[in-house]
Amino acid sequence: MIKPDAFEAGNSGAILKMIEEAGFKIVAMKATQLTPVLAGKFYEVHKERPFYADLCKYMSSGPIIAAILEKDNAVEDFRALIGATNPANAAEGTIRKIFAKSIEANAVHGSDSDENAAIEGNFYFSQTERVL
Ligand SMILES: Nc1ncnc2c1ncn2[C@@H]1O[C@H](COP(=O)(O)OP(=O)(O)OP(=O)(O)O)[C@@H](O)[C@H]1O
Repeated sequence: MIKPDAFEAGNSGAILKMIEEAGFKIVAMKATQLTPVLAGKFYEVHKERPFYADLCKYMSSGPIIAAILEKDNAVEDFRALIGATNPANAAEGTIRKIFAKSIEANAVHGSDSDENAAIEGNFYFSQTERVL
C-alpha cells in the first residue's frame, strides 16, 4: 500500500518504479480512499496501541494505492525494500528512508507474512479484480 502522505506528495510513480525495479510483479493495483471505519478494520491488530486513533485518521485522510505484488520470497524482500517502520532507523536507499515523513506517515505498508498478504489482498480486491 502506498499511504496518503506519499500519494499526496506525488511520489507514487517513483515508489512503484522502485518496486518494479526490485523485481516485484504488480498483479493487481488500484487507487482508493479508506473510510475511518475501514482504516480501523485494516489496522485492527493495533487497536490497543496508543497511536491507533491517529493512525486510522491519517490512513483515511486521502487517497492510497493498494497493490498485490508477486515475487519469490516477496514478504521478506519487500520489507527489506521499504525499510524500518521509523524512517529515522531505515537503511539508506530504502523507500521509507527516501520518502517517509515520520513514523506514522511512513509512505508505504507491506504485509508481514504470506497469510496476512492473502488477508490484506482480499481486503482490497475481489476475485474478479485480481489478475492471478
Ligand atoms: N509509535 C508509533 N506512532 C505512530 N504511528 C505508528 C507508531 N508505530 C507504528 N505506527 C504506524 O502504524 C503502522 C503499523 O505499525 P507496525 O508496527 O505494524 O509497522 P510496520 O509493520 O512497519 O508497518 P506496516 O504494517 O504499515 O507495514 C506503521 O506503519 C505506522 O504508520
